[in-house]
Amino acid sequence: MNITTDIVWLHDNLRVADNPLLQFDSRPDQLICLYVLDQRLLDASLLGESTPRLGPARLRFLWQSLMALRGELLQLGSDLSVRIGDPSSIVVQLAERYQARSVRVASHSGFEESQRIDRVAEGLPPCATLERLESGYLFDTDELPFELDDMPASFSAFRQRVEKQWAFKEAVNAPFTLPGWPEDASRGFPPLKAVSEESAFWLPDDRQGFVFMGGEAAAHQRLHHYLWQQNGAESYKKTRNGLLGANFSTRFSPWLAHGCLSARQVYKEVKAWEAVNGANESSQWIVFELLWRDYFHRNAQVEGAALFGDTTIPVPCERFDLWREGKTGVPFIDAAMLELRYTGWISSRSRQNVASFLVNDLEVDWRLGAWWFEHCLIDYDPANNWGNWGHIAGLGRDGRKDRYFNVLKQARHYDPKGLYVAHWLPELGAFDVGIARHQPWRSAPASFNAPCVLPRQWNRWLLDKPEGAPASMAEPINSDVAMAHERLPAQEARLNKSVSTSIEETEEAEE
Ligand SMILES: Cc1cc2nc3c(=O)[nH]c(=O)nc-3n(C[C@H](O)[C@H](O)[C@H](O)COP(=O)(O)OP(=O)(O)OC[C@H]3O[C@@H](n4cnc5c(N)ncnc54)[C@H](O)[C@@H]3O)c2cc1C
Repeated sequence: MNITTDIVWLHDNLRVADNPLLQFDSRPDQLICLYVLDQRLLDASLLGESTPRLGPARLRFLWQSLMALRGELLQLGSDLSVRIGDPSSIVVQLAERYQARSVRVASHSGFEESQRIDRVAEGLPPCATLERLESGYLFDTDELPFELDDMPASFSAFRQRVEKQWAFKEAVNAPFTLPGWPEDASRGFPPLKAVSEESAFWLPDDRQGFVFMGGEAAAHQRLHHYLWQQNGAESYKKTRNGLLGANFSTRFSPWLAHGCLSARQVYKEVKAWEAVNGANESSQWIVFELLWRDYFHRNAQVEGAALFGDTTIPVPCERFDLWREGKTGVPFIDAAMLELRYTGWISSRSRQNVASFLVNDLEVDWRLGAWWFEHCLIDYDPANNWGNWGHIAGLGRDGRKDRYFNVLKQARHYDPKGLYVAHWLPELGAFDVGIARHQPWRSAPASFNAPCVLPRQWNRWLLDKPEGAPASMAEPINSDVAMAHERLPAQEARLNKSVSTSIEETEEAEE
């Protein structure tokens, strides 16, 4: 009798519940669950030797998620094998070795990742077929009311179309059991320390408002805590632009990005919460954000390699280094960049501001910012990261070019007391609470240098006298000092052309 063996090749779907890869119409006799970490993600990147694409924070979260997944799979009678190398070759070799009937994998919206899957399809032995399933989104491709080639360019049009034909499969529970593991197949995985010492010893900064822990159980704990204990679906719309604390937004992103949680599971739980508490603007807004995620993933599929910009290689420059090190002299930017570096996560509000500042004010190639985010973020995923960066850089499919965020105005609006900036830049705690903390070079010019750039759009929002500074810092202000700061000629030209009213109108990203 022939023994059938299937391989489940996992990547960003590290969960047992609502995972179509683990639901079988025709159950094999044996199953191998495999995760392959692409060695290239650990190698030096364009940003330098010590800046691999997969940074220590995300690698740590990934390893936690894999360890948790192994525990879940063992309980279901299966196991997990984690390997490091070239994913396509390893999958093909395993399929040959076990004369697999099928390799099951979730289709991926990332260009590189789907090419990897294509290579497996081409290399499989004749006995094996590749099954590409969809996993993790709200809408599968065949549930969208349009063909991908006709996908609406803007998010608003995308949302209107899917809202008219709102139907997708419900999240399903984990299987009760899984087929057994082939006796001679290797299992388990290398300790994190052997993969990256830096990651094994990486600890998030104590100042972060929330500690992320990888894995499916931790994801569900957060989902339940946010909805049922924090009642987040009652307040999300009002609090989502917050900067400090654990609960101003859902913080589901790292689990969604690694697939410890699916969008449909979030949706199902929001609906359960609404059944008890009633729907409201906030509960609906959480679903609305999940639609942004679906939009960016479909957008990535349509864009392919173009999502990552043109093929020229951007060169890191001094302004980029100031930005990534949190040394631009603009507290609202520097605080966020320190938070990103030391915790692996920043709020949506901060992401939009630091991205706009890099692209529009510092005039640095947006791809460098996207690379840096890729290295730092725990929740990095290609579609959301590169899609959002392109969006802010004015390269989105909707054709809108003018996504400028006036970071000084934003700082005054979203951090009026300067609590966020003083949290990450303690030297600002010397100022009274208030907007002086956002402009230390105006409030205490003798103690703080002017920022590396001073866009004309800020003029309206600059303090014109020392305010809130302790006596030791408050010196008379030479109002020319800050404004005389050198600007790049190209920026000067652009700023001279820009019309202030249009900037005010277009400052906020589409919501
Ligand atoms: C420059 C830039 C880069 C980004 N890079 C990433 C990334 O690599 N990975 C990532 O998951 N998100 C990314 N985002 C989107 C967004 O900032 C994060 O998803 C969100 O801040 C995560 O926090 P949360 O889970 O508390 O989100 P909430 O506000 O609670 O939203 C719930 C969920 O909706 C989805 N969502 C919300 N906003 C967006 C958005 N703009 N685009 C796509 N999905 C969204 C996320 O899955 C999020 O977890 C980026 C945004 C910008 C501006």
